[in-house]
Amino acid sequence: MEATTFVLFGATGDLARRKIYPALYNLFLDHKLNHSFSVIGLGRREVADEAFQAMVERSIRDFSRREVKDSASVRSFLKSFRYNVLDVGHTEDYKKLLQRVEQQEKRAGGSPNRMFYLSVGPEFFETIAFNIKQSGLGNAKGWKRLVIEKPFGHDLLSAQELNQKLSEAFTEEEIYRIDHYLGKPMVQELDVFQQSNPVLHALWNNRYISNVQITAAETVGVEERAGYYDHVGALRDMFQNHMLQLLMMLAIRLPKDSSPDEVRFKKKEVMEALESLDEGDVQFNVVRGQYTAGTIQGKPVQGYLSEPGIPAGSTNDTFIAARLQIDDPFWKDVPFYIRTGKRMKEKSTRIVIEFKEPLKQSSSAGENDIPNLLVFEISPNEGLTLQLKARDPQHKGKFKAMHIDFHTSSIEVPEAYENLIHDALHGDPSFFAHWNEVELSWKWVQPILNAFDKNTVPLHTYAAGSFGPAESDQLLAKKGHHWWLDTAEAANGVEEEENDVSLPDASNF
Ligand SMILES: NC(=O)C1=CN([C@@H]2O[C@H](COP(=O)(O)OP(=O)(O)OC[C@H]3O[C@@H](n4cnc5c(N)ncnc54)[C@H](OP(=O)(O)O)[C@@H]3O)[C@@H](O)[C@H]2O)C=CC1
Ligand SMILES: O=C1O[C@H](COP(=O)(O)O)[C@@H](O)[C@H](O)[C@H]1O
Repeated sequence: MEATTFVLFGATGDLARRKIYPALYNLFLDHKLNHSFSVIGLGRREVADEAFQAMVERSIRDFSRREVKDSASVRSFLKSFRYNVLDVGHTEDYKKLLQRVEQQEKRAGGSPNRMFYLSVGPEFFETIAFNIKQSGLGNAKGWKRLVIEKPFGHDLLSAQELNQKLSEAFTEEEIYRIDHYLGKPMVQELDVFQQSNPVLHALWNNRYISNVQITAAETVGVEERAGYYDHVGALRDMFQNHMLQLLMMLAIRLPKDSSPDEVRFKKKEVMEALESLDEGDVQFNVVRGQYTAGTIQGKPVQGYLSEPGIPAGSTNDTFIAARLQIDDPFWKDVPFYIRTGKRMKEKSTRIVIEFKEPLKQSSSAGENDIPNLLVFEISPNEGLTLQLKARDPQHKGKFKAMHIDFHTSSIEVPEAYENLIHDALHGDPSFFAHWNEVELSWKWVQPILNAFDKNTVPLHTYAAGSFGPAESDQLLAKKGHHWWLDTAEAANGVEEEENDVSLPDASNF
């Protein structure tokens, strides 16, 4: 990587402290940052360079996945950090910033590059992009890139307007839209599993797959984000971006060693093939929910309407489940079920692929209760499980689930932001959301937003600590399907005594 100045808007904020500094620190430890890499943190508060470095140090001590032990390497890491006051609306602050960046670049020599990372509220994105251009900060000797956080728009129209404004200062190739789910290591493996493994490759279609289930369940509630969350809900906060990205990553069929352009092209094709919903059909394909009081991990928790900052009678969605269909030769007639919600029974993001029963017509009653599943555990644990239906030698005529498992330990796994910052620094956009995908996602979601606004879709309640409203189970039951792995028994197979075949490492798979 060439000399780069990492210009961080929102350097004193929550995301920078919890995610960005720890990610940079781990990249530094892994020798993935050039010795001429430097950071200029920005915010309205007056902060001296030393105080800023102390803040970064606290952040890595509190949030790095690796224990921070070696003080010499911490000092060496912190040397690259400087701070400048900047209010996004003050044009003179950008001029001062330009001077500071140029000083830094002079020290680094060569043709330095500039990466502008916007870790600030989305209301500032346009103003910052405009001022970067106006001030001359956009005239880097090397490359320039813009990394932006979600949310990208509030609906289709606002996303299109935002994109138009950003494109006046940066080309599409220079814009890196973060979707942190794309940085999760298991998500980055999905295409590789499918491309490089002849077994999976052969099975990856509607001949063998019955349905796909994508779940992102959270145990947390709205926390301190009522002001933000009550305006977005689960549909905008998780579904339009993270969940549809997971669907794209699972459904794309890529040739081996595809270029970033091919990846993006194929993802766009998936979104284009997604059958659109008419506003009137939303109620038959989408379940919206809101949590009421309940118990999570033995502790009582309050309902959404009692959370601080939530207006009385809010109809905001804290849970969404939907059935989607991809109309292409590989996925036609394979339902993709997606659900995501707050205050659910467990924290878990996973994709479950249920295979068809080849001998269904000759099955005896009850036999079908043990499905053949492939499960991608994405977070918080990383792993892969193949559940196979096998004969139970102890109970003649019965079947049991046999599991082939692979799991990694979280300390070995790079955090999503490490992967994404590394890729942005190296100019690899494969795991960033291209505008085409973002626009097509909003287009797909827009009829649901309209239906919610008009209240034509019932708002179902679900008790905190459950897996969402009963209507979400009915959504699958209509087609004879069932959410798998909702209970410990299901996760362990139908029988308690399962056969586990644990694999020592992924290369054996
Ligand atoms: N926190 C998270 O986990 C996640 C956040 N995001 C997104 O990341 C972005 C940042 O979120 P987060 O860190 O939580 O937000 P915070 O509110 O914690 O931080 C906001 C940052 O913006 C700066 N800021 C605010 N107003 C101005 C201004 N007028 N001029 C210059 N700087 C300003 C603040 O510094 P100062 O007060 O010194 O000006 C602060 O550093 C948002 O877009 C959010 O949606 C996305 C995913 C997860
Ligand atoms: O983007 C968001 O993601 C988090 C969930 O992320 P995860 O990596 O913990 O699965 C969610 O809590 C938050 O509401 C949303 O804005």
